[in-house]
Amino acid sequence: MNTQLSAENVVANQNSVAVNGKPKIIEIQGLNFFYGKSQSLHNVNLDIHEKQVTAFIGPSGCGKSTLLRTLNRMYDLYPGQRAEGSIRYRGHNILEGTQDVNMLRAKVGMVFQKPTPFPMSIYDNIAFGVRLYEDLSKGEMDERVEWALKKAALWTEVKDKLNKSGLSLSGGQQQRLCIARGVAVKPDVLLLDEPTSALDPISTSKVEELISELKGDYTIAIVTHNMQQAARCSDYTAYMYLGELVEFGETDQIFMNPARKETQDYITGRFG
Ligand SMILES: Nc1ncnc2c1ncn2[C@@H]1O[C@H](COP(=O)(O)OP(=O)(O)OP(=O)(O)O)[C@@H](O)[C@H]1O
Repeated sequence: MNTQLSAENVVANQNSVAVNGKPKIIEIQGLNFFYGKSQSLHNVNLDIHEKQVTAFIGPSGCGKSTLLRTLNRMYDLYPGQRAEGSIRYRGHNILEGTQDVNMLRAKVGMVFQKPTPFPMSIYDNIAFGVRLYEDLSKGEMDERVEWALKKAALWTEVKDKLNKSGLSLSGGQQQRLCIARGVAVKPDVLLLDEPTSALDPISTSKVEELISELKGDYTIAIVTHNMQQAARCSDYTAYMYLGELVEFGETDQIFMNPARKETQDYITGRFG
């Protein structure tokens, strides 16, 4: 990425803070990412604002998921993958070796593209993660499970079958169960990696409504291939290409008045 582009991003970020007054919760600076010797992110600079939805868009292979996976160090689970630079989460650089990654993943939760319920009951799908971090009584756990399922707009559909397997639910319900599971540990940030790409249109719109509701309590970063979804759901949009951040700004500006021709070409379907 050239320096001029980075400087534009910085200006865009500063302006956006002034416009809606939401503080930065994650500050990414000079981020490079490597799969072995192959570099997949190049000098990414970007801020994520608290209790806002930030969407990552761009053609296949541009590095959206890679970037998302750096935010809770999910890549650490795989040998040979490494990040350089700085990702400050609430002021602390999470890329430092001293970072407690389990605690980080409790604070920065992730929901994947394919719904991945655990092979256990609906109730235990929620309770499992909570038990890792908190010692709740049965009554408190019941309340937490109900609370999380309500947050994920799934409670009315499952309240009479909490002991049934999570795998017995439809794809859309399974994805909302995974969102409930993510919410149940009361994270600060939720990372959603193409959360609706395996869902039908009705389930997709339910998950999109849910995203709008959840941002009252959580900061959300979402990777999506669907530009209408980014336009509908997000406050900020980052357009990436070949591992670089091409443009970042408020979603209305990115979609209605992008600063760069590459962004314009992508969002109007002339490219990608
Ligand atoms: N496990 C891996 N090992 C090696 N290279 C990888 C691995 N995962 C991703 N890459 C490479 O990193 C680059 C970015 O991939 P990434 O999955 O982040 O892109 P993406 O924008 O999320 O793509 P898509 O929209 O297709 O999911 C690509 O060139 C990809 O081939």
